Amino acid sequence: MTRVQDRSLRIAVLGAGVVGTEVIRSLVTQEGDLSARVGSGLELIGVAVRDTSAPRDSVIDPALLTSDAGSLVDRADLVVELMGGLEPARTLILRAFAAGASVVTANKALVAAHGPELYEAAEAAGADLYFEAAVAGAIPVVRALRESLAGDEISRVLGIVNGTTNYILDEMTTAGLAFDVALGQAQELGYAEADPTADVEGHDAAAKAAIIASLAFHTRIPLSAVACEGISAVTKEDVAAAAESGHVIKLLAIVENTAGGVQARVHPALVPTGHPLAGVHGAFNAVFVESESAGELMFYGRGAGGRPTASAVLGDVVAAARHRVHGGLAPAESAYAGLAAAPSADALTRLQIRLYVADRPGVLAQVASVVAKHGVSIEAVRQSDTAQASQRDAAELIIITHRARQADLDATVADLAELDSVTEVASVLRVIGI
Ligand SMILES: NC(=O)C1=CN([C@@H]2O[C@H](COP(=O)(O)OP(=O)(O)OC[C@H]3O[C@@H](n4cnc5c(N)ncnc54)[C@H](O)[C@@H]3O)[C@@H](O)[C@H]2O)C=CC1
Ligand SMILES: N[C@@H](CC=O)C(=O)O
Ligand code: NA
Repeated sequence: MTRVQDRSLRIAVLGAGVVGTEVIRSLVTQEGDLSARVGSGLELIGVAVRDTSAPRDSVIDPALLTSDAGSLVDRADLVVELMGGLEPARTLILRAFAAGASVVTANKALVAAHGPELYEAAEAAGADLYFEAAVAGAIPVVRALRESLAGDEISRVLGIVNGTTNYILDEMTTAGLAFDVALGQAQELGYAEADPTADVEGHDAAAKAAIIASLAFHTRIPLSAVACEGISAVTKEDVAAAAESGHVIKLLAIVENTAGGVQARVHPALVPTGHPLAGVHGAFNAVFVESESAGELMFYGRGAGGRPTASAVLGDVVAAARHRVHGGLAPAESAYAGLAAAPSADALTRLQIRLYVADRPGVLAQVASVVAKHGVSIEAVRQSDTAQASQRDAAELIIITHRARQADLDATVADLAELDSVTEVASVLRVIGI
């Protein structure tokens, strides 16, 4: 790594969207403080954009704009990648390392898909790779897992790590907003990914889960090992049924070190209203860490939005810049444990199964016997007289199971759907306890 002592540190920003603009604002307006914290001048040498003539926030000096990201990278000591997407972000970051620069990125999709390659390139260059903003926005959870908890044994991490979906579910629950309206608002507020499918279908949370699991368990956990279900199937009837039983619906990321290997999954779940995660509103995120010595830790804060995310990016910029000036390196990849990824079929969970059934005697007994056949036991069952049920000339049955293997629960649901008395399996959602 080239140490910089006699001149300002040259910073290149790639991408001037929601996050990039706020990072540039801080670099410009807080230049004095940031330089003092680093112990060196910081010079923003350029901003790579797609279209240099597009209108932009006045904090961005038009003279800094370039559409030639590659040449900009070649001149930098520190590259801040805020374009998103896999390419050209990956190639530009590898080019930065090849030129000896350090890299700060907020790109969870890229880190989850190509983390090992990026770590290797950083190590070969003797440069830093930082990505605090990639997981849970402003919340310093990457640093906590990578550094603060490096001496502990983490057993489980559970959290709300996608601001957009939390915002949508919260608006559906508290304001009765329609899904699409809430999504539109999340986009307006700068929470959503460029393609919001990544948020809604759980892919963004799955990338974060893969990063969290890799850091927590010192093991490479690829994105393909994360079982992923989004919130597009969650209806207002599900929200109402959840409320009736004292729950709210949240999109959760859960990673656990089990006897069978690392379980990593993302799915919507019913959370009891008394659970701390139930009180996480809007685009806020929360991450619970359970570890051997520290016990339970909870991290809470803004998981999305330009300014909060810029805070995490700037923290990484200062850390990487300090290394340039005073020496030192970010932690390298830690994957020595090499744990296996456990099949999602073996995950232990509880389900809420919402069924429309024929309103006649004996149906409940039939349903109960199918559930019992798979070794699953029922914790609670209730009949709900909703308008949807009477429109269908059916009864709505809501079953909550005890904990069972995912595979047995899936088989139970498949068999229930086959019963003559079951007209529709309206929804299947996991349930977590207090
Ligand atoms: N918005 C948020 O709340 C958060 C975003 N992130 C991550 O930060 C990154 C940036 O996100 P946003 O600022 O929200 O996205 P954005 O879509 O607002 O900004 C990205 C910018 O990069 C530009 N860009 C894309 N490809 C380019 C290329 N080849 N050359 C030059 N410019 C290019 C786009 O034109 C756009 O202006 C993404 O990786 C995202 O996942 C992370 C945490 C929170
Ligand atoms: N789209 C993401 C942005 C932050 O990572 C989200 O909604 O959480
Ligand atoms: Na973070």
